[in-house]
Amino acid sequence: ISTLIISFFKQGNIRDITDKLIAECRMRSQSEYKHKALSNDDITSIVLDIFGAGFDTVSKALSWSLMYLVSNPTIQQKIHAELDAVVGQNRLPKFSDRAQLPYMNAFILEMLRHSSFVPFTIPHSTTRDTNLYGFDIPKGRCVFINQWQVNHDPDLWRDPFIFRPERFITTCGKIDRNLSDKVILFGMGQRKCIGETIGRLEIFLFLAYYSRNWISVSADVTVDILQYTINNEHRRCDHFKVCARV
Ligand code: HEM
Repeated sequence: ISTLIISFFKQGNIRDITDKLIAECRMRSQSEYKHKALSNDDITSIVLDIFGAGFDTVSKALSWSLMYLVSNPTIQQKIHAELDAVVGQNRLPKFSDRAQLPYMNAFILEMLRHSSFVPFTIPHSTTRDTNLYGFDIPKGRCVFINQWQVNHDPDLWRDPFIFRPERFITTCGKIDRNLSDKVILFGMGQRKCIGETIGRLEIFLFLAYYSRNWISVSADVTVDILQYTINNEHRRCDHFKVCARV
């Protein structure tokens, strides 16, 4: 992989994060910051980390989204109606449409909350004795957030096991920021996900493009979130069909 990554690099043609890292390190290795330059092996590890952390999560989010679309035809219709009104059929959706598509945003928030497909954050370790809300935690103790519990806490959410995007929409038709901030799926604090913004953007763009053009259909699918697999994938949908909308 290292050889491939380095051989694809062409000076002056920065196409992605791999090229940018290599270019930056080559520049540094010839400057006074030589000691801070990453080796080719470091670059390979970083790129693999980003691919690993960014690929599986986003593809799982899209897979869960399709599952919720296919199992909730009324919700799917509302997404189509909103897209037709805001984007129409004469152009493709853009990132800047996001603010005008509250129902689509609510659907994504509810998909993240209800599926909670990253149930726990990466385990971390306390660097000193500390106290959290009255609980003593000694130095060196493994700590992580149970995101699934937060996202299904009956004190925070009414009917937490029901999939209802409308819960995030205020009476004025806007996203309820107070409630949407309570959805935890990217971790919290200093080590929270560095790819949250791009991850949310990818999910939005995929769903907007997809839903503008396609309808997902299936016979009799219901999502039972207690039927997770160990990888937090939904159960297999055997009769998934996609039909063009026009
Ligand atoms: C829906 C999509 C995603 C979800 C739900 C998600 C979730 C998470 C979670 C829960 C963590 C652990 C945070 C912690 O330990 O406190 C994490 C870490 C991380 N994520 Fe994401 N992620 C997503 C997309 C991405 C993308 C697209 C990238 C890269 C482009 C990415 C890169 C990373 C990296 C590098 C870390 C480790 C950060 C560190 O240890 O400091 N993630 N992510």
